[in-house]
Amino acid sequence: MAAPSAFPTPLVMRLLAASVSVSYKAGNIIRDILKTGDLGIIEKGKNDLQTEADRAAQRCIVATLHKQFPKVAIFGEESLDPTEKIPDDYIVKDLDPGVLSHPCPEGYKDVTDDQVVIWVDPLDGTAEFTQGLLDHVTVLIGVAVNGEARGGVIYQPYYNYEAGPDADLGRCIWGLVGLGSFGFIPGTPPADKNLITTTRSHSDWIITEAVNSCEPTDIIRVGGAGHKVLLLLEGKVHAYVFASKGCKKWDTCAPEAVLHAIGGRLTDILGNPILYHANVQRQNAGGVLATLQKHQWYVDKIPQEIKDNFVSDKPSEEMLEKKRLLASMKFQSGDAGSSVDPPEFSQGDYSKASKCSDKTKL
Ligand SMILES: Nc1ncnc2c1ncn2[C@@H]1O[C@H](COP(=O)(O)O)[C@@H](OP(=O)(O)O)[C@H]1O
Ligand SMILES: [Mg+2]
Ligand SMILES: [Mg+2]
Ligand SMILES: [Mg+2]
Repeated sequence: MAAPSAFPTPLVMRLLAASVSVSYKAGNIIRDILKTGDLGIIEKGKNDLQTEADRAAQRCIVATLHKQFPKVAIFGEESLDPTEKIPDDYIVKDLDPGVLSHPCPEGYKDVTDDQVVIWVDPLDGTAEFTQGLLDHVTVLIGVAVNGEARGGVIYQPYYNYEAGPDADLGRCIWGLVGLGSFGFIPGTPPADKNLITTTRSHSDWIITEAVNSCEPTDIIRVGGAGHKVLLLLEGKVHAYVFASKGCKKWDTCAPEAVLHAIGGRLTDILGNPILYHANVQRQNAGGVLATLQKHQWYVDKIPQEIKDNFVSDKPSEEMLEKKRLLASMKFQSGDAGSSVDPPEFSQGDYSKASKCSDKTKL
């Protein structure tokens, strides 16, 4: 037996390794349920469906991560009965060796349980799943550190499904800001076009107005926040524009981290960061805007009359305290030019941030 390492694997790397491993299992569960032909569809609200695949995949992911990381806060999209018996084989014990083969970036080595929140979307693109648009479906597991999206897993259970009945299905994409993103081939979108992706099943006139104001040459309407960010990662679109409060933290945490890890950005449509601390509002009430390049150009293109309908996330007291502390250190050192804002304040201006109101039930 190998001697135990003097340097235990940091929490963030173990969390990502466990998330990658459990995403494969969640993908198997989703495929098995579709094969039964009985999706057990429930209507949670207007244009908002849940299937047995959403429920079962969440049970598997949340039970696994809770078992391995009992002190870490985990929020899943679906409201489920916490006393329900979870099948033993839903608890995945593996830590993906591919993730563990990477060195942990310096900034994450001392991260503790209380600094982390996991956001789980067990099946993103449910509407499209029920309509047979299977490649729109992803499993999303996001790792937020100090309120920022840092690590993410996007598992696409039906990747390759058009290759025929014997095709090997599924792929796992994961990333960590500061380390990089893995599991796909990055692409660059055509320079002579402006391809914009947005919702296909939750559209309204404001969403369409916002897209049109960004001067698209083509509009690609597909399902799932995860799937739309995959289009960005692979260079199939230039921007994902969603001027709606419909997406939640579990829709954007993992995709944001994977995109950010290769230099892209995902913010609200005001250009302010989306926050992921435990008591943040669940809704992305500022909408969603994601790009690989020219982020500010898209922010500027969206008219103020549209922006006025949206509100950015409010930072937590801890974030504000950290900012105050840094500001006072800057003042005491007398060197106004050398201090760098902490990462959670690096992407936007919080002076316009709205009051936090959490009306969304978990
Ligand atoms: N108006 C709305 N009401 C409820 N959910 C919405 C919504 N708009 C977007 N969403 C959710 O945001 C995700 C991406 O939406 P879209 O595919 O329309 O771009 C989907 O996640 P889920 O499929 O996990 O529920 C979808 O349900
Ligand atoms: Mg979703
Ligand atoms: Mg979902
Ligand atoms: Mg849903």
